[in-house]
Amino acid sequence: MHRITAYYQADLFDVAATRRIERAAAAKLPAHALMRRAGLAVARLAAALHPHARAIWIACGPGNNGGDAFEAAAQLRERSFHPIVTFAGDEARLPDDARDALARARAAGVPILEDAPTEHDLAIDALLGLGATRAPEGRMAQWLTQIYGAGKPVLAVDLPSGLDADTGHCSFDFGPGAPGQRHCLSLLTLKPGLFTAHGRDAAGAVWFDDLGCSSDGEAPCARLAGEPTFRPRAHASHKGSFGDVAILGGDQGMTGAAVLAATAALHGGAGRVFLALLDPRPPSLIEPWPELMLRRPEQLALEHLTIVCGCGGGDAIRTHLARVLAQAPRLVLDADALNAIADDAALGTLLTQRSQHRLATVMTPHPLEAARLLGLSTAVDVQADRLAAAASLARRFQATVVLKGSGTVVASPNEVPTINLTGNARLATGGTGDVLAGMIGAALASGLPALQAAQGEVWRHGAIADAWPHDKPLTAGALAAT
Ligand SMILES: NC(=O)C1=CN([C@@H]2O[C@H](COP(=O)(O)OP(=O)(O)OC[C@H]3O[C@@H](n4cnc5c(N)ncnc54)[C@H](O)[C@@H]3O)[C@@H](O)[C@H]2O)[C@@H](O)CC1
Ligand SMILES: [K+]
Repeated sequence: MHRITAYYQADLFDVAATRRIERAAAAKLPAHALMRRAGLAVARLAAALHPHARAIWIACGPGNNGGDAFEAAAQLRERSFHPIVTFAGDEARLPDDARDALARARAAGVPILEDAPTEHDLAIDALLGLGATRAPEGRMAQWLTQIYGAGKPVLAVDLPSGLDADTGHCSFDFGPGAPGQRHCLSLLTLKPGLFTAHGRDAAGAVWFDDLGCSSDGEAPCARLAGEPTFRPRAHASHKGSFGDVAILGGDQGMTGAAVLAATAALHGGAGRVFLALLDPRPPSLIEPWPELMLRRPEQLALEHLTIVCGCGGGDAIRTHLARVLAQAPRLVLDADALNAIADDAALGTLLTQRSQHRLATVMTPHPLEAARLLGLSTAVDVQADRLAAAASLARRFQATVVLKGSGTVVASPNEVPTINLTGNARLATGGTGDVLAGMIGAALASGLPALQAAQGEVWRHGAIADAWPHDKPLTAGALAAT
């Protein structure tokens, strides 16, 4: 068993694959062995996290998720803890493994109650796991509200109950937890829903136990990207070694966005950074950065540059896009460039054709921009299945796609999508997306392929925020200059 961190690379499996892995594993083991391993893992983690917990409330549901926790209750009792089980199910309809585990809990002297305890030090949420098919209601919903709303520590078995394992979509509003308060032990496989959309908030810290079973032979539906490889710089370098980036954006009133992307590209290591503002009379925003070189948009030698296009671009970006899409060898498309492409099928075709000419493209939409590009009405439609949305965009435009948000997804045609684990809510502030676009531009300019540049810079962007001192405000400007 180990805790999953942002540094960790791992395969993620959807519900269908997890079920197949479970069947294959169970077929090779004695009856009830898997559930006993699962229950033991839950008990050990609960005991390790909360060695002094006196009242441990274990809320068990009608399926094998509840079964895992009956077994955990028996194991905790044997370790001299005093677990109390409440059961929201029908004993006569329990699956075999769970019925066996319930009998073991009873034999160990664990009280099985109808009503939630009035107080608890730790709650173990085992109401629903992979088998959740609808929103929790009635007693189940009431217990979940008590478990996640009490401000007390929670350990979720396999999944927070009601969280969709494949998508991270929630049928129950868990709200955010305090740091360190929520833990989730994922069993047998790691599931993508724990790491994107609402999964991060609902699950808190994720732990993994493979129960001694192998997932070989099953294809992952996604991966945790983990820490990117460090790119050493040769001592014999010069400014031409790291490529030229040009930022094309910054219409009237939005020049700051382009300046943020430009300073991020500069600090990201680009050899030279050109700033081509769309605003014909820009305010003197760039004085603090004498390294930036101002150009008119039409002066840019597009065919020799890495272009970061769209930050603060407004409508003015549209007139430049056809030329950029046709000529830029390496291109990051952000914000208004994406909105313009969503509105104009001809631009969409030019974008799709880039891959045939071996021109590298990274698109960095947030969920609403992704929805517009996919012809969906709202960001909610994208958030309902972020992995599918990112993969669909990558396929449609034959480009690398960075779908921003909690658990940023990076997808490329014919590649398993990755989910990034760095970053936190402090990044939800204006301009951080412009910074990311500039950082990816610098990585592309240094010669990295689109997918590697996107995965690496998404990780670094979040890692900077994670390491940011708590007593210092995190602004996009400060992020860009790091
Ligand atoms: N069988 C085994 O030996 C193992 C089981 N495992 C555990 O088993 C879980 C999957 O078990 P199940 O397939 O039984 O699924 P669940 O335990 O998630 O529950 C399925 C049951 O809940 C009902 N249900 C679904 N949504 C509901 C709702 N909103 N309100 C009320 N009832 C609802 C279903 O009708 C079904 O009876 C995993 O998440 C994991 O915790 C794993 O530990 C691996 C080993
Ligand atoms: K659960």
